[in-house]
Amino acid sequence: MSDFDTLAAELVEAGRELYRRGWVPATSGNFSARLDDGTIAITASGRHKGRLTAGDILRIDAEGRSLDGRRPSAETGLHLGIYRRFPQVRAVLHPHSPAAVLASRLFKGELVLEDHELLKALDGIDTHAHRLVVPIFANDQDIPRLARKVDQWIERHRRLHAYIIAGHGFYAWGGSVAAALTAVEALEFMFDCEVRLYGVRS
Ligand SMILES: CSC[C@@H](O)[C@@H](O)C(=O)COP(=O)(O)O
Ligand SMILES: [Zn+2]
Repeated sequence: MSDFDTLAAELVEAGRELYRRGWVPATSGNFSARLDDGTIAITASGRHKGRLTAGDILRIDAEGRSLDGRRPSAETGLHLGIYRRFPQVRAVLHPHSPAAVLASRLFKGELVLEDHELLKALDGIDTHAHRLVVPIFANDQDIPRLARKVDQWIERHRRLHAYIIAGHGFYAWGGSVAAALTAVEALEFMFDCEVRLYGVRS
């Protein structure tokens, strides 16, 4: 199998797993992986992400141009923004998960995750004592404008592990599709804990 075929198969499988967990309902979500040559395998727009086939993954260049004429995810610009900033990132996943959406209803501007052992599931974090700031951006149908906001946040803070889009979902990534899946699972767990804690306290 070529690199592309291998990564396409991993993205298809990721979609099944995320759908099984209830995190990409009703055609929501999008996934991508970067190849060695800098091109990107990404989900086609509008597909049901729990029922993808290899034919639903297409190839784009680093500027987001489709290399086979098909239409990539409407949110391609958000994937490209992460690849541009972080050379070590090889996969970006975007679930529409309940805890991320609920967290964005309860917390404004950012969600701080600290004293969670699962922080260590994220690339580059090796202690529960890490203080992870997950920014929460307002939802926006103008993806280039939203991508600019994310980029400005990275410019200001110099690092970013994930971000939430209010009322929408979140973006997470990693050095492989497997690492990005682990990040999604860990983050959703921590978002869920914070949402429940908020409920207990109020
Ligand atoms: C079901 S609407 C969800 C979309 O608007 C979008 O947010 C999304 O995640 C999927 O868009 P897509 O173009 O299929 O990648
Ligand atoms: Zn989305």
